[in-house]
Amino acid sequence: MSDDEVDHELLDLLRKSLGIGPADPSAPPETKVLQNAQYIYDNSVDVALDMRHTKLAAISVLEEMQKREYSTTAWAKHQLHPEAKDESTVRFIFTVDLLNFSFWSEKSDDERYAVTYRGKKWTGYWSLVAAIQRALDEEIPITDSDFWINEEECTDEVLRSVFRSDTEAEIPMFEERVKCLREAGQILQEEFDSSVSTLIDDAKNSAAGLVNMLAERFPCFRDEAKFERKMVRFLKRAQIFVADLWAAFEGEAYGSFNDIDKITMFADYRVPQMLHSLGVLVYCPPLEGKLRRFETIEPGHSWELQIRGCSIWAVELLRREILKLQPDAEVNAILIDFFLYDLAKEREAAEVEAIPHHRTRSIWY
Ligand SMILES: Nc1nc2c(c(CN[C@H]3C=C[C@H](O)[C@@H]3O)cn2[C@@H]2O[C@H](COP(=O)(O)O)[C@@H](O)[C@H]2O)c(=O)[nH]1
Repeated sequence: MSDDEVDHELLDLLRKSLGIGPADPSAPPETKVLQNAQYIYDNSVDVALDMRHTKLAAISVLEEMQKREYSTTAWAKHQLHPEAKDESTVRFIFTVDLLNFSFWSEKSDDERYAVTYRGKKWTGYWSLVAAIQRALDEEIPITDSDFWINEEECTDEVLRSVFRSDTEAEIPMFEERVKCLREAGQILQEEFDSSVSTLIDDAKNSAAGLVNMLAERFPCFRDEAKFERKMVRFLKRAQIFVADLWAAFEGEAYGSFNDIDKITMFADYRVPQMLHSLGVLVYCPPLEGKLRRFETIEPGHSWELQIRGCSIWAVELLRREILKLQPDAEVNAILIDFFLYDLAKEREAAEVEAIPHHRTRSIWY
């Protein structure tokens, strides 16, 4: 059997094990994330959704999104996001979403990992974006994938400097982040001419196709787990990469996808917290107690998977309720998700009371 035949054989086995089914080249690509989320919701006993609060939330979310004229343009308006509509932003987004995970800290706000940039101290997701912007200002080609595999230039010391903190705490999972960069740089060089835009072109304007390609070719994007004996896919960073491209390029050029509405909510640790604040997501008392005691939940634990899967399904139900209120609303799971994340951060900054988000340490989100 030739290498190519072996690859197809392996890919078919992988597809069958993921329940994606044989590759029918004519069928449009599907990620199975939403289907898997519904399976998790249907089989969850520790996390539930409250339909009354979902209907109420639909009214308030729609009203606030319309008031803010919330759209893809909000993405580039964030102070630290790049505004250029060119390949440098494609590389920027890929770099960010390769590393867009696990910023939460057991330390106090003053001691946690932080990056000061443009006169402001950034934490969480924004600390990552600030670190990358700072590196680019310092002429370090941190968004160039060939740099990631150049062991002479891109040493661990250089990367420690890129992600240096304004506090004693270093960025969480530093070693895992270095591994993601090196692995992705290798795969991009071997399979995509060291070019993220080649990777995007290969997906032929399919959002689901691009998500599936990332999951198949890059182990560090393969965000899946076993729930009740079934493999389920969340693909959070693969999906948010596609969504960030779509938003940054406002649905044009590198952000032009013919099936963008197949992208679901991104199963992270911040939006479930917001869904709980809205009364949409409900936790059983033992789980709620664990969260309120700031105890960690192991990756792959049923509680973690129920929180992630039910959150994806909750945003889908929220989306449906919003469209019942206003059938022509320019709203999809991506924009609802982005809005809920930004709202959660605004409420956190305003010290509005909220249940602590769940604490799972992993590279998936
Ligand atoms: N579901 C969802 N998860 C998101 C984001 C973002 C930022 N997206 C920007 C782009 C457009 C939006 O308007 C945002 O401005 C980060 N995260 C995740 O949250 C966690 C970080 O939380 P904290 O430590 O509090 O910053 C971590 O898992 C990270 O991967 C999002 O949008 N949706």
